[in-house]
Amino acid sequence: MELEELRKKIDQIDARLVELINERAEVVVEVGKFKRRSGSVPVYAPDRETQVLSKICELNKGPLPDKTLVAVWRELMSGSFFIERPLRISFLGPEGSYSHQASMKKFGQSVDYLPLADIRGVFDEVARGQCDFGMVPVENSSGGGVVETLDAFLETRIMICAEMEMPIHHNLLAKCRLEEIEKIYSKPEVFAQCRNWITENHFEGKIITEASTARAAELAAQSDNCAAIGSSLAGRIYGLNVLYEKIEDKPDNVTRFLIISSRDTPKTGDDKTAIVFTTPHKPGALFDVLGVFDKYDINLTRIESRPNKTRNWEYHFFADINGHKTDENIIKALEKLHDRTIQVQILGSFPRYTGETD
Ligand SMILES: C=C(O[C@@H]1C=C(C(=O)O)C=C[C@H]1O)C(=O)O
Repeated sequence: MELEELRKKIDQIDARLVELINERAEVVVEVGKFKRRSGSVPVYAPDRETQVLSKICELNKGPLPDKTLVAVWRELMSGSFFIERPLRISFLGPEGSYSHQASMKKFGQSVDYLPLADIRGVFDEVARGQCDFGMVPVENSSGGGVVETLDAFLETRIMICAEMEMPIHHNLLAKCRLEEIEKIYSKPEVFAQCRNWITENHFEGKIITEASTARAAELAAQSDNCAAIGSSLAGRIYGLNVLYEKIEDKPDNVTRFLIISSRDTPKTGDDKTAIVFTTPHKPGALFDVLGVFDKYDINLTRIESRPNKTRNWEYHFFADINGHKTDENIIKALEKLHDRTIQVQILGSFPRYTGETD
């Protein structure tokens, strides 16, 4: 077939696609009306999102890869938010941070974004209702837990409604040449993830910690002999050159993010529940708690401790368990935990991230 004819065919299909997409949007308008009437279903429904994306991947027979269709449907869903009610998402800024990248990946182009100066601010704006959702990093595959996020959960009543993972590639960004660098700005977690590269290049004495990688890039852009470690997006936004790409120690460096909100998510059948508990200061206290998970056949995917800031050498334990808080074995286990801990709190149930709908 001649090129002209092939393109005509594409034009005809596009016209049908536009019609179909808007037919879908008309139904979303009705969903929006329903949600406003009921008042109990959130505009962003992570359980339904998982269902929609899984179905799209199941239906896809190619030749397009699943990731292309997922990207298209993520933007369609971003448009759905716009139709139902414009959403506002806060993240650890400034613009160009990894949290910004993660937010765009999750919520797309049709929502409002609010960059904030620290992680605690993201929690506070969601708690005050100024933002519908917040995107916060919670752990990195090599750097471990993000303490600001864990501590903020102890000090606010915010829930987790979804989780996601994003590969993180760090770049050395600067206006100057490598030999001219006198200071390198970045976040403590990022320096930890690039430790080998920093040591090999003798930069240990030159590192300065900042609240975010984007703030680091902003500072490097204001100086003739300072560099930053951050995303290539930050480099583009602040006009810095990429002197070195992918300087992280582990090429499969991944950060897990949480989407926080005033409520969590209904059961999908493949969920996780995050809890935090405080054990009494006595031998075997943690062992007792872990025994409960074992008894009820609950898989613990993560456990991490943070100091209890009022009494020395006492700890809060953050745990992620597989299952939803409405599952019978989890209800029973949590009842038992009440007897064996000083306090236990559910931070939220949400769809388990599998990477299948990325
Ligand atoms: C349309 C809805 O609202 C949002 C948009 C969705 C979509 O466009 O498919 C899916 C889930 C929600 O995040 C819904 O809840 O069904």
